[in-house]
Amino acid sequence: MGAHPKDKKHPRFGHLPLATSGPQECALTGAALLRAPYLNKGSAFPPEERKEFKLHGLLPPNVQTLEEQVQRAYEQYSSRPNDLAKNTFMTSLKEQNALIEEHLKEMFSVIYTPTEGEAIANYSRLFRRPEGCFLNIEDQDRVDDNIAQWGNAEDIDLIVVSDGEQILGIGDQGVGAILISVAKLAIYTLCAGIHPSRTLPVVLDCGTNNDELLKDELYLGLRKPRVRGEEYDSFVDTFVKACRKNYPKAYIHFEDFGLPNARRILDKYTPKIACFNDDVQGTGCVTLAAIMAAMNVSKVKYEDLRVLCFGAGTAGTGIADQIMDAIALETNKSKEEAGKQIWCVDKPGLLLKSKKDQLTPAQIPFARDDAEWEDKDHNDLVSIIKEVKPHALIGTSTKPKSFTEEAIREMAKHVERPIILPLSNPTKLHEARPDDLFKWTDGKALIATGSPFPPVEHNGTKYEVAECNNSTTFPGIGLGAILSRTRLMSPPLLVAATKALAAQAPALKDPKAGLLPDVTDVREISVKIAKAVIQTSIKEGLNEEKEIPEDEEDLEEWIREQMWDATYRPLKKVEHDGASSHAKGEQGTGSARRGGS
Ligand SMILES: NC(=O)C1=CN([C@@H]2O[C@H](COP(=O)(O)OP(=O)(O)OC[C@H]3O[C@@H](n4cnc5c(N)ncnc54)[C@H](O)[C@@H]3O)[C@@H](O)[C@H]2O)C=CC1
Ligand SMILES: CC(=O)C(=O)O
Ligand SMILES: [Mg+2]
Repeated sequence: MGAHPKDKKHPRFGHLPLATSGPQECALTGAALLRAPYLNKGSAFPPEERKEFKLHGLLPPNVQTLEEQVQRAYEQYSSRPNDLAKNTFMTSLKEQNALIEEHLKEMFSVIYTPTEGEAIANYSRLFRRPEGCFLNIEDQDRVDDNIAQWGNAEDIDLIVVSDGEQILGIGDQGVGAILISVAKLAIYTLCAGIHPSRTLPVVLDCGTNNDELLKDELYLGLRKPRVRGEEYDSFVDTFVKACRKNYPKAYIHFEDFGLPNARRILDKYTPKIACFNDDVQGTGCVTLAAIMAAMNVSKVKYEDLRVLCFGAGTAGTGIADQIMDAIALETNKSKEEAGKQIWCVDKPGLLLKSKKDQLTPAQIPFARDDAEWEDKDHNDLVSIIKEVKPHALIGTSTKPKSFTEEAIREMAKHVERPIILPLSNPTKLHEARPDDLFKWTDGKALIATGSPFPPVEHNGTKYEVAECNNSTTFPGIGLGAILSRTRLMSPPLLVAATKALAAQAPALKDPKAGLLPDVTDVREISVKIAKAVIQTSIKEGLNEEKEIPEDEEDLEEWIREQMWDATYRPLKKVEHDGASSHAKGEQGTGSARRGGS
């Protein structure tokens, strides 16, 4: 593909597979070029390119810079009356990478959680044109062809796929899930410089159990209940096989699958291919990193740490697993022993061994002996807190306001610096609000939240509230996976990523600062995470890319050189190379918010 010069020689590193500076090959002209999101510069086409690519008459005469385009776009963005309108504006605008990079902090919540949730819930009503690859369970025989049309074998590095069953905290959204794949890929590009034209967002439409969607005459997805069982498994398998066959180097990111499937699919494919489940592993890594930073402030040691996970679904058990692994690693305890330092609560209350047949496989390691809880109330959160005296309380329950004043005050009675992480998205589902948590703990709580919150003032002191969202980890992990071409995403790579993130916590230097780095620093954080992933992939013998520098500084430079930036490159005319026959040559993948307007 023209967007990606292969075998580029770099003066220092020689072969740099993914570097993207220098002229960009272009086989399109005229209106077709203006429709190609990765090549279109809109009003920024310089006079010589307007001539060479037959654009005269198709653009107003004044040539603008990217900066001027961004300024215009920002004015238009700012004039939209609310966040959902702003979100919709962004999806219809193709220079948004440069725009968002300049206003990242302000726009993050508009292009991601919470507003993206609203956009997904209204997908079929807001729909204007398709972005990404739509696969449906009734057309399994077409999956391979549908996947194949996005490029040649070398063209795709990263595929984000969702089946839409558990979108953020808003449940089953059917075909609208395409937008979570699109949004996660936009974040890969913004936060880790993954080349937008080398990514593919996918939705696996298996029907929906969302009655409102089924009744909506404008709903765009398959209008039938979710298909489960063998047919579902075969659909997922057909998809994975088509990805492997057509893009053998691509890394697959699973997003927002439902509880019955998320962990099962991850466990099935982890030993075979380079894949990742963001809700299980991304959330686990970022939450463990936040806890590590908080332990540094509160001086709690791994051997003493007690953690209570409220909501033991996909994210909750993913987090519990990461914490269990970290305790085992740091204390030389067995996993089983380490697991005893974690208590999981779900709808029926504390997970107990006697309820084993009602538990998911991921919950079983955390089920407690019933004997420990005889004569004690194991259904009510306050009573459980009273018994367990947790240092850390994590919310992934989707139950808003479930961390009540009574529960938090009870927690603060037993530990000096309660670590409290209400992670349920979107914002309205958070288990508690940071201002309340500070009030109820007299400013002692160490807090991070799933969606962004402004700083909180308490007794004249301003506290930063860190965002504990997998968006801080998955981009760097993906960048490391892609650059090393790791064959597998094995647990040591995730441990390394978590430590790299925890080492960047602002709270290590200033206890009033956030437990995790701010989104505005995430590109450099991604470099550190990617470096740790690459080094560990090499150590584990998993790297298929062999020409990787050993020296730490060189390695960081090697990573940075291969991160994509939202700048315009000169176009070089080539004869038709077949690129425009790919689906994304015409439509874009939706994450390639770069071309001009
Ligand atoms: N901050 C972050 O990075 C992330 C946040 N999340 C958020 O975590 C939440 C859960 O997501 P998933 O784990 O994917 O969903 P899930 O459906 O797999 O898990 C939710 C769990 O909470 C339980 N639950 C529901 N009501 C409860 C109650 N009243 N008391 C106790 N448990 C209750 C459910 O039975 C289920 O086991 C969502 O709001 C999601 O947005 C998920 C992934 C990442
Ligand atoms: C952040 C995320 O992945 C979720 O809420 O599902
Ligand atoms: Mg998710």
